[in-house]
Amino acid sequence: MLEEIINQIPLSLTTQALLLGVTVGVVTYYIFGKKKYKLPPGPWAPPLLGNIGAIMSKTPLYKLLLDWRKDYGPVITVYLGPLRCITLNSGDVVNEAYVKKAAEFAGRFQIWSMGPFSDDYRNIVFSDISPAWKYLRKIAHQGLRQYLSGSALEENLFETSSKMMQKLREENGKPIDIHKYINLLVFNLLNGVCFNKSFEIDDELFLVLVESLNSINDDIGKGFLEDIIPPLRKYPTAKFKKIIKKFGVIQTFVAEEFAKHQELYSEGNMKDFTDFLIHGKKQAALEDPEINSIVTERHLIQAVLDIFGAGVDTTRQTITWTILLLVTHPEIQKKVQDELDEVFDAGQPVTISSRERLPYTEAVLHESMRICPVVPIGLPHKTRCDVTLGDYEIPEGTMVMINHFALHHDPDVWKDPEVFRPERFLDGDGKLAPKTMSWLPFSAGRRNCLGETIARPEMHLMLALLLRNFTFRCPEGQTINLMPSPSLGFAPPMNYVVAEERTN
Ligand code: HEM
Repeated sequence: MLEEIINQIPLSLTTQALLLGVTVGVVTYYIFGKKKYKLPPGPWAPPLLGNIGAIMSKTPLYKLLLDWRKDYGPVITVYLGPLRCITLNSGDVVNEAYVKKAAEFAGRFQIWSMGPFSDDYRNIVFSDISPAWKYLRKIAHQGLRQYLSGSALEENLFETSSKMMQKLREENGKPIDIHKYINLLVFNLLNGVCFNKSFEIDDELFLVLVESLNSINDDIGKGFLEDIIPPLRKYPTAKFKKIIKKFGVIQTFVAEEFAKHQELYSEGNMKDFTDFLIHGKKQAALEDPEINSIVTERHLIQAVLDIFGAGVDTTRQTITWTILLLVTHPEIQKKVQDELDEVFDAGQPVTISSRERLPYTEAVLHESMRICPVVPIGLPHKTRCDVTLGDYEIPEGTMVMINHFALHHDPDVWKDPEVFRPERFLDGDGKLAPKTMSWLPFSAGRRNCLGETIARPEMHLMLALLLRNFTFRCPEGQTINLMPSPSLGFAPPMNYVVAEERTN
């Protein structure tokens, strides 16, 4: 039949033979040669456009997926334009993929738009598995432990929080924009860790940096058309250009601080995380020529930017959500304060070593992160080889993402998932119950959050400090809005609250 059709076309015999050969070859490849995968199911997606219509609808993707789970099960394939993405929507499937098959699922899918934000993927967050990533992750972890845990965390936080609390006291019970104060606290804490310095609340540079971070995170959260329509990369959208400009402000700030640190570096007087990275590079120059040649100063600057990019927004949004949830649940706020008052004597400062004696305070943070996961959909992983997941087959190079929101709102695991109930994290003795895979705000496996072991005590101490000194309530005649800002993220909306000083 194919031969007959080709014979109708007036071509030379050689061309006809060639055409016949190529056509038969292509058809044979598609029928027998191209490997067929048993992919996870998902909603119908037209070629190229994929599920972009549904994704751009009013309902956020993390909620759509939770709904689609009823039809397709916990592993769902969606198409972000032409990009195939496997989403994981239950603790069990995340456990199989990211924990049991950690090596296979640990790649980072490098989204095009993230290249300019990471000096071509030279950072930790967007780098694929590589010797430079491995080194940066190790040294950044050591540096964070040195400057943001134990007594270093306490010292740093007491210094930054005293500024912030003084400002709160000056407001004297007036309604305040709570975001502004939490920003000051978290930004200054990480600024102290990275550069051993802190800002005043009305410092011009601080305001510009916070405004830039806000607008970058908001727009990155909404995604970029350039990622799904490749021709746009040559002629980027105004939104993309605007964000690159904002990012330039933060990059310049970090690069200038880094240069100052290099100039003033002294081995006997290492003051912060940046000194620690510079020291590591000097050690590598002496002891490990291979790492020294792979890891450049550009990588180190990106590692510092990672701390601001991955550490500031996540922490400040989690603390803000927790305060808002406590304002709307004053009886739970009172229980936290009672626990704090029982553990600490009058006038005694809160300490990180008392964390284990404050299980209810910890449970409140867990419940806040469960109900309001500030990373509702995780960063994209990439399969490093063909791999199975349950009965499904996933090709090498496929994008894979956790839907943290679906895990945290799984009705099979959590009774009344929409209800704020910290007790669900406590056992019969009032102690913190063992962790479940359905509570996973920091992800799991080889790419889990580098800052988890730092962020959890950090946020615990911040919350304890705030609630020991203040009671937060809703301003008279107003209500608290708990609808997350509309983006792919889960940012707390703008709210005013009153901070009343406690006497203890
Ligand atoms: C509430 C606080 C935080 C939450 C909920 C959070 C959540 C996450 C999540 C979901 C990921 C993606 C993991 C994956 O790809 O599977 C991640 C990655 C990461 N986080 Fe966090 N994070 C928090 C705080 C921090 C802090 C304070 C730091 C540093 C100071 C930090 C540094 C990082 C880095 C560097 C990565 C990339 C790890 C890699 O790709 O190897 N995070 N985080």
